[in-house]
Amino acid sequence: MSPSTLDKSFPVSWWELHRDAKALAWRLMSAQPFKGIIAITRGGLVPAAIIARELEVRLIDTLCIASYDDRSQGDAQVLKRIPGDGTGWLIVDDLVDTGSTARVVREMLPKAHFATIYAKPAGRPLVDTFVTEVSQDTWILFPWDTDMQAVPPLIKR
Ligand SMILES: O=P(O)(O)OC[C@H]1O[C@H](OP(=O)(O)OP(=O)(O)O)[C@H](O)[C@@H]1O
Ligand SMILES: Nc1nc2[nH]cnc2c(=O)[nH]1
Ligand SMILES: [Mg+2]
Repeated sequence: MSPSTLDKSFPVSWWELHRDAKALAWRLMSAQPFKGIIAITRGGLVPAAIIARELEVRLIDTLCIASYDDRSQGDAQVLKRIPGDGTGWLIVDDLVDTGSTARVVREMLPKAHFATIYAKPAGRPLVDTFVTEVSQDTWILFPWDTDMQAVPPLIKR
């Protein structure tokens, strides 16, 4: 979806992110045990830290992939890989949108359990566990990308 058609936004505060990541940890309890967590950088880093704390996982690695420049999607660039097929590992990302990042990850680590906090419909079938579905025409705003700012009142004088 092109950036201009992403007309809705779904802002997530630090508190909401923490709550939703803990909800994901609850859902993952039945898929345990995991050898460790692989965080998909960079968006998966904070969710992975929260889930690692809840599930008492201390072995954490990263799979480094970049595909978006602001809201414009490019080809997924794999900057750092993980050896093996992912058996016994939990992969954590913040969200799936089109699913193209998840597709690359799944190809590299087909045996891992893939979890995200948020999922849009196009990417949803690629994820094993997620918490909240968000519509395809919505841009999710994470707390690490946003700041509080003043807004004008509804009635202007
Ligand atoms: O399902 P897709 O359409 O592939 O989109 C989802 C991916 O996009 C974002 O990463 P991004 O490439 O923006 O890098 P970042 O994690 O460093 O922000 C997000 O963290 C997911 O990894
Ligand atoms: N922050 C953010 N990054 C994304 N990458 C792909 N989709 C999204 C989204 O909705 N929000
Ligand atoms: Mg990412």
